[in-house]
Amino acid sequence: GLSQTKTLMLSPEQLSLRQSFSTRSGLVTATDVVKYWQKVFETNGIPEAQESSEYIVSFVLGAKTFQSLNSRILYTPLTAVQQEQIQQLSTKRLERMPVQYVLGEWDFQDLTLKMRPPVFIPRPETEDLVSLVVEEGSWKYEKNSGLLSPAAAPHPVILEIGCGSGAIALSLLCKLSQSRVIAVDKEKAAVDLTRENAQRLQLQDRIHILHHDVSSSSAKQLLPWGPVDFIVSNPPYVFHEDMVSLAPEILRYEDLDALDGGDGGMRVIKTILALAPSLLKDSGSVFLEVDPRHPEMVENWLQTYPNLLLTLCAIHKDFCGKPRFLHIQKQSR
Ligand SMILES: C[S@@+](CC[C@H](N)C(=O)[O-])C[C@H]1O[C@@H](n2cnc3c(N)ncnc32)[C@H](O)[C@@H]1O
Repeated sequence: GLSQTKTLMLSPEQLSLRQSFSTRSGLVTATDVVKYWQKVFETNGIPEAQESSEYIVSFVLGAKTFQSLNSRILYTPLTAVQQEQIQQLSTKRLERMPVQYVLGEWDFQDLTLKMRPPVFIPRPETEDLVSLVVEEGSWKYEKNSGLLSPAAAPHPVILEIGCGSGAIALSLLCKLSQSRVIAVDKEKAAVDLTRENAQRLQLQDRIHILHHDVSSSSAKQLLPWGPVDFIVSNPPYVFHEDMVSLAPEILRYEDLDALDGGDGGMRVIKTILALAPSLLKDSGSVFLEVDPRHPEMVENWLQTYPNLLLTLCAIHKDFCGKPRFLHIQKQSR
C-alpha cells in the first residue's frame, strides 16, 4: 500500500540514507530525521522542504519550532514510536497535504487552532485584519471611557462573515475582552470547527455560531443581538480565472468555495456590502480583506450604489506592502 508507493518515490540516494539509519540499529536523532525528510521532500518537489520537515519533527517531539528544541533533545535517539509518527505525517506531506492539516493544528496570533481539511487555513496577513478591528474597538474604549472605570467600557458586537476555523472571531474575543461575536459560515465543516476551537479555548460564552449562507439569509437571521458595531470578513476573493493557478496544496485539500470569489472576485464582497446597511448600527464599520485590485473596484461599486450609504474611509496595506484591507463606514443619519 502506502509504504510501497513511498519507496517508489525515493531515489537510490535516499534509499541509502534510509539504510544508513538501520545500520546504526535505529539510533536516529531528530537532526538526522529532519535532514532525511528534507531531502525526500526536495527530491519529490515538495515546496518548503526544510520547514515542512522541521515542523513535523518538532511537532512529534512536542515543540512548536525546530529552533526551540534544545541540543539534548536534538541528539537524543528517537523512539520507534516517534519515528513511526514522523514517517506517517511526512507521507501525508509527500502527497502535498499542507503542513497545517498534517499537524492538525496551527497558530494564529496567540491562539493554537485545530485545523481539518477542507476548512480554510488562516493566512498570516489576516492577523493584521484582526489588529485593525482591535484598534477600532480599543479606540472607542479609550475615547468613551477616558478616566472612567473599565465598567464603563462599551461592549462591541461583531459579526464575522465566513468564519472558517474561527481564527478571526476567536482572536477578536481574546483581544477584546468585552466583545461578543456572531460567527457565520455556509459550510457545516467550518461551523463545526469554529465551535470546537471556541470550546477548546474556553471562548464559547461570548460567541454565537451560525450555519448560514449570507447570500440567501435575511439580515434578521444574522442578528441575534441586534445591529452590530463591526462586520469583519475575509471573504472568498480570488478572481475565478486565477483559481487554476493556485498551488496543488490548496487545490487538492482546501474547500475551493472558501477562495473562489467568482467574477472579478467580488461575488461575496458585494453580498456583504449590500447587507451591511441593515446589519450595522449608525457609524458602524465593515473591515474586509481583499485582493489588491479590489480597493478601486469596491470604491467604484459603492459609487454606483450611493443609497447604501457606505463610504470607503481607509485602505490598509499588508506586510508585503499590498493594499489588502478595506475600512468601510456606514454614514450616520
Ligand atoms: C477565505 S475563507 C476565511 C476563513 C476564516 N475567516 C479565515 O480568515 O481563516 C472564507 C470563508 O467564507 C465562507 N463563505 C463563503 N461564502 C459564504 C457565504 N455566502 N455565506 C457564508 N459563508 C461563506 C467559506 O465557507 C469560508 O469558510
